[in-house]
Amino acid sequence: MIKVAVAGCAGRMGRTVCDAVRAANDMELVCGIDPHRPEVDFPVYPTVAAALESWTADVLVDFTQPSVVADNLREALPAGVDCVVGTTGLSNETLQELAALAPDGTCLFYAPNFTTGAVLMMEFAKAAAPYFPEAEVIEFHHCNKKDAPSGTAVRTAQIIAEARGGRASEAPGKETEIEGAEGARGALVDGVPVHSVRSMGYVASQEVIFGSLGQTLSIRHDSWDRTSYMPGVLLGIRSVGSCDGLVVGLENFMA
Ligand SMILES: NC(=O)C1=CN([C@@H]2O[C@H](COP(=O)(O)OP(=O)(O)OC[C@H]3O[C@@H](n4cnc5c(N)ncnc54)[C@H](OP(=O)(O)O)[C@@H]3O)[C@@H](O)[C@H]2O)C=CC1
Ligand SMILES: O=C(O)C1=N[C@H](C(=O)O)C[C@H](O)C1
Repeated sequence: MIKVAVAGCAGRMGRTVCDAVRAANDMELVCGIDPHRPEVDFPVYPTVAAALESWTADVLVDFTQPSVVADNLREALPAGVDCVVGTTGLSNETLQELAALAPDGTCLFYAPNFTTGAVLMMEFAKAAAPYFPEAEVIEFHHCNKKDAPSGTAVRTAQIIAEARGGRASEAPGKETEIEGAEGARGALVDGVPVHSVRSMGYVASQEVIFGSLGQTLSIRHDSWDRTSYMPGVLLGIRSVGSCDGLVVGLENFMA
């Protein structure tokens, strides 16, 4: 049995992860971590440090907030606990610094998106990028999201920029924004314009639009329910035990 602790267990994702772990016949949910005390029949601690004093966990799953995830990992990784992280907002540099805290044989696995559909959307964007001079990303999320742009949008923009070999977009840019409407052309992430929509009604969606002479190509993914992330989260929990150091992206574990 893989012993799992879930940080952020009272949150939207954390609650769904706890249910998925408990339904998996090769996993045991040992405890949750959250400043809130949800009405659940497993122990919940306010901090990772307090949880690890009381429980031995093989894997810590973190779906918390950009402002707290690094501190949680600073407790778990030096203790040799493999970490499966969905919390977005960490830079590549910070992920590398955190992974360096782990002893040999301990893994820090971060996936900006745990759905197979979003991973494929990024793969398709990578394949298309060299053939189109223009690309823009529009992401749509619920209004309680604490970071913009989304982790998926940042990763998608990085992938497009790498696949283009650093070539800049030919579309008119920030210099065309009229006074008082700065930001109209989006935020530039590695030279790719990214637009963040926040509204009731969405869970998480993203569209990548490529443009070329007389044609556009749109690649869109929609998560309609948080259960869409669970097969990927469980795959991460099952995979980290045999990995070492920093692993970024669910594609590393998809067959
Ligand atoms: N990679 C992926 O596929 C996905 C990633 N995400 C990411 O996961 C993160 C969580 O999203 P979501 O579930 O919607 O957020 P929520 O705000 O619903 O849940 C986060 C929970 O973590 C709690 N929390 C705050 N500080 C700590 C701490 N130090 N230790 C433990 N728990 C803490 C929060 O408490 P409080 O409310 O008091 O702050 C809250 O209960 C976000 O970064 C989001 O972008 C979301 C979906 C999919
Ligand atoms: O906050 C969310 O909800 C999501 N966050 C992740 C991100 O920032 O990309 C993954 C997904 O988009 C849902």
